[in-house]
Amino acid sequence: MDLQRLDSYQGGAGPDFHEHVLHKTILVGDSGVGKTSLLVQFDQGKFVPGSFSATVGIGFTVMLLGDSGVGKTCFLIRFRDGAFLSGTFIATVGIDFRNKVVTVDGVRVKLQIWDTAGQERFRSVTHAYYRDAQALLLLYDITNKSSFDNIRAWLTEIHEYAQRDVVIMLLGNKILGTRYMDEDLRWERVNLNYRHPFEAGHHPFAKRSYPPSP
Ligand SMILES: Nc1nc2c(ncn2[C@@H]2O[C@H](COP(=O)(O)OP(=O)(O)OP(=O)(O)O)[C@@H](O)[C@H]2O)c(=O)[nH]1
Repeated sequence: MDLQRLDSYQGGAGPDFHEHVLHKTILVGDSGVGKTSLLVQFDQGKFVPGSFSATVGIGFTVMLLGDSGVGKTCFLIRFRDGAFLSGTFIATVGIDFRNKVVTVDGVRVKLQIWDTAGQERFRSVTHAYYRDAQALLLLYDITNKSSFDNIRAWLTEIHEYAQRDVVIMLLGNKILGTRYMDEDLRWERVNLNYRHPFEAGHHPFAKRSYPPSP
């Protein structure tokens, strides 16, 4: 089967972006007919032969949010493929998604992870997806104060568009990016961030960065 990718669907923000490419498509059919293979072919542009593994039944949708450039796409690639996406920064267009199966307490769980564009101009598109998410990872860049200051605005949007019981995790990214900073300034900034109410226990909090220290 010949599948045409929509170039504007993934990466490379440009004037050709149209909201109509963001419609949802659901693959249905008997187990083994080739739904997953079709999706992989669409995503990677090639047929991946190999052992058939039935798609897991339990699934959750997780959404990555935060200002443009805080590292959402890099975080996702790292989580899914274990690789750090270095080099030129290509802003996400609208929304993109990837799947990952994880095992929790012996149960295989499929995570569908939505990577959203941080740029303001895509907000009206991404808002439509908030309600489907069971968990939100809200990222900021620990080397960029405004990305942290904007967390309040992100929370306002979350409260407006997401489910009431959605799980929110605040995640300070690029810890290693602070290497060039003076040590005192660096820790002052980290402590400043830790005094945010998130730390009071209302929400889980995590720090994350890569690549690993040399
Ligand atoms: N030093 C350092 N750089 C990082 C890290 N994560 C991402 N970057 C860099 O930050 C830039 C932006 O990363 P992206 O993952 O594309 O940012 P994004 O949040 O997805 O941006 P949008 O798609 O516009 O919302 C890239 O140049 C990355 O290489 C990190 O943990 N440490």
